[in-house]
Amino acid sequence: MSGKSPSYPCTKVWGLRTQILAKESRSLPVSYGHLEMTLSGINFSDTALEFSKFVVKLDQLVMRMVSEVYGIENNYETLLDTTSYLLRLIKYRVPSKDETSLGIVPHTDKSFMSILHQRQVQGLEIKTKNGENWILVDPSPSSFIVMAGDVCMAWTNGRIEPSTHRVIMKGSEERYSLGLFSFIKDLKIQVPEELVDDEHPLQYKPFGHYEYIHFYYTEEGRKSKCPIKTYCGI
Ligand SMILES: O=C(O)CCC(=O)C(=O)O
Ligand SMILES: [Fe+2]
Repeated sequence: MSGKSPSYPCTKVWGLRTQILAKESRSLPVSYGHLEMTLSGINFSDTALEFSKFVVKLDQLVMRMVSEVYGIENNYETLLDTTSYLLRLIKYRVPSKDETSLGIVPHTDKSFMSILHQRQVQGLEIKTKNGENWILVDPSPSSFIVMAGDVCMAWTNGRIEPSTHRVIMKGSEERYSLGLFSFIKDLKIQVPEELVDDEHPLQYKPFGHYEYIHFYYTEEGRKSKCPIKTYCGI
C-alpha cells in the first residue's frame, strides 16, 4: 500500500501488514505470518519485519502490564489471538512557501494501540488533557511513543483515553516516521466485566474494530467529534 493523501498534501505513506498467528502466539511471544508487500519492487520486508517484531514485543509488554493493573489479563489474551499489526512508514516533505506547515491534522488513532518512532526531526505534537496546549515531542533514536487508540478507550470502558495529536512541519528537513498500529480482527470487542461497576457504568456496546473503521469513513463518522462514542457509546 503506498500513496499520497489529498488531506495531507506533504505526506507519502507506505504500509506493511503483519499478522500474528493466534495459536502460535500462545507459545511464542511474537510470531508472524507472511508479509503482503514489497515496496516499489524493492524487498523492503526484512528490515521492516525485524523492526515490527521488536515493536510488537513492546506493544504486548505494555498491554500485558496495563491489563495486569486492571486485572483483565485473560481478556487481553483473547484479544491478542486476533490482533494484527500494520507498520506505516510516513514521509513528510518540506512544505513549499505557499503551503501550510500542517503534516497531519489533529486526530486520535482508530487503532487499538499505536507506537510511534522518529529519530531526530521534530513535528509530532500532543494535545494536553485540558485541550488548551500542544506539547512538542522531542524525538530520540532510543524512545518510542506508546499511544492508546479509540478502540482501547472503548475496551477499557473509558479508563485509557486516546491522545489527540498532529504533525506540524517546521524547518527545512524532510521527516520520516514509523508507526505500528494494532487492530483486532474478527472478534466483538466487549468491555471486561471487571471494569464495570456502580461507579463505572458500562459506556460502550460490543463492537467490531473493522466495522468501526468502516463507520469512521462514512459522512457521519467523519463529522462526529468522537466517532467511537457515536458508533458504540451507550
Ligand atoms: O508521524 C508521526 O509522528 C505521527 C503519525 C500519526 O499520527 C499517524 O500516522 O496516525
Ligand atoms: Fe496518529
